[in-house]
Amino acid sequence: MQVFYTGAEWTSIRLQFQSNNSTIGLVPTMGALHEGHLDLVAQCIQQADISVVSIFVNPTQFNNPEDFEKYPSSLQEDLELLEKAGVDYVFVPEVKTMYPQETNLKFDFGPLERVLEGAFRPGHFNGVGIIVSKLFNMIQPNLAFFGQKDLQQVAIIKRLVNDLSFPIQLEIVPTRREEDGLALSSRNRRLNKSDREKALILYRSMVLAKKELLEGKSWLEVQKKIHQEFKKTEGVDLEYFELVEPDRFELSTEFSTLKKASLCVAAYVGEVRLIDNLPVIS
Ligand SMILES: Nc1ncnc2c1ncn2[C@@H]1O[C@H](COP(=O)(O)OP(=O)(O)OP(=O)(O)O)[C@@H](O)[C@H]1O
Ligand SMILES: CC(C)(CO)[C@@H](O)C(=O)[O-]
Ligand code: BAL
Repeated sequence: MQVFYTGAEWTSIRLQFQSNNSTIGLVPTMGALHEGHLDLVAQCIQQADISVVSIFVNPTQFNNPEDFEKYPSSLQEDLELLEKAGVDYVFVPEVKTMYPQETNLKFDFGPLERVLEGAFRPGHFNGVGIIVSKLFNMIQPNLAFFGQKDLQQVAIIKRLVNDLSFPIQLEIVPTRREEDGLALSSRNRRLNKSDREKALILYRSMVLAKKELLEGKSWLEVQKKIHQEFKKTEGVDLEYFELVEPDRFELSTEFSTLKKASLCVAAYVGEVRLIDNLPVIS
């Protein structure tokens, strides 16, 4: 495994295998790696000839400075995990490499970004759009791997690839969960023992809501019940619990009209903001 730090280094590395039509797979991450990331990595190694993982905590996608400062980091362990997994290359750029000067670039993803993460984290998807475009331009992968855990991000990146005609095939990998259902997330490392227990409410509330929707209860009734459950849980603050059509990301008020539907949730558990989603009909 080779670690590289700049686009220029990658350009010269690529020359070695450019002539034999090898396919390049990219897994963009922000580090503090867990088994969920490793699922993306395993799929990348399986599907592409050359695997590249990027580790970069992208400042432009953080709307909350404290969230950025406290974002977990474990580069040495990450590199050991990636080496063991059989990754070929790891890109670990510095901020000045990705942003040699401050950017004023603005993406507008329209209705896709007006709700949920886009509404609660203003500027977040602009930052994601910028960094993912930069990574795509620098690495020029044939395939790129993203997790379903960030469902709205998946819709945004599909749109980005279409709008900018990136010649890249996107592969979406299902969410890896702990045995009790909690979605793996780098931010889980910031949970203390009691908050780790409380965090289960995200998954459990989606499982309950899915069951009730499939039994024929109305969405508004189900949503109200879940809001009440969250209110009863001290130390957990619900930001949203919504039903969406996962391609268009419009909030739904009526379950029975949907052909595809997912539940999406975001909540603060103590100081840590977590998100999750669950397909109801896929
Ligand atoms: N539990 C998971 N299962 C599958 N993929 C995941 C999981 N968690 C994250 N990913 C995916 O890994 C990629 C990198 O995500 P990122 O580095 O932000 O990790 P993260 O665990 O989502 O961190 P956080 O939730 O704290 O933002 C993204 O495409 C993300 O969707
Ligand atoms: C895609 C990504 C690596 C861009 O910084 C990030 O949003 C993430 O980890 O999901
Ligand atoms: N996985 C999403 C990246 C973020 O929370 O900024």
